[in-house]
Amino acid sequence: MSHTIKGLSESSVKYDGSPLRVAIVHARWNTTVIDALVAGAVAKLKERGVKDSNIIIQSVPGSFELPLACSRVISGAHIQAASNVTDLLGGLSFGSGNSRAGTPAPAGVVTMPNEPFDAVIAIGVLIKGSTMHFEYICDAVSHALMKVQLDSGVPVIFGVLTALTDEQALDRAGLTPTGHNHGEDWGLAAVEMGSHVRR
Ligand SMILES: O=c1[nH]c(NC[C@H](O)[C@H](O)[C@H](O)CO)c([N+](=O)[O-])c(=O)[nH]1
Repeated sequence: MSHTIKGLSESSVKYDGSPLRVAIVHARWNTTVIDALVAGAVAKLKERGVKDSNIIIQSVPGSFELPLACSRVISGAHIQAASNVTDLLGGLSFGSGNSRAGTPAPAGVVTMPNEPFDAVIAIGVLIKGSTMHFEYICDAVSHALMKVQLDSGVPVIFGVLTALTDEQALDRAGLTPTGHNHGEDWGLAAVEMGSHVRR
């Protein structure tokens, strides 16, 4: 039986997420997988004590939009969001930036305060097609998310699956019998890294 050596080894330190404020920015491509990954990340954030009100979730069309959305979340752009994380799980459009801070939120949506985030989890699912589109997006997004992280000093957890097949994506969202939900690893990474750099 093949014995895998791959996988995340949890830290011996049990980081306390209770003071942390975490944003999850997710794409809306391949949402069967996206939804499982987001749920896995939220479950681990809450397991580590991050409050519902400090988990802000918003969505963008595709993975290519993740870097800009993460940058704007970190820079303090207003996010139009529902009142709690349950409503947010449906994903909400990105709010206006500071330049339009006075824009009234649509009925039933509140604008979240500009409080800083301790970590951002960027979640996307890219699945190889028959063209080179996949390669270009994967390369651009991975480099851009790293740049957002290093430029801002705020941890941006890389939650973008770059799958060659549907099965690989399903497996990494824990949607197959032997799969593991990588969203859980990303939630744990956000609490650990967010704790390290807390203001
Ligand atoms: O998140 C994804 N976006 C995808 N494309 C959209 C892209 O991220 C942008 O939203 C689009 O190019 C507009 O900028 C994907 N594919 O094309 O296959 C994909 O698999 N996953």
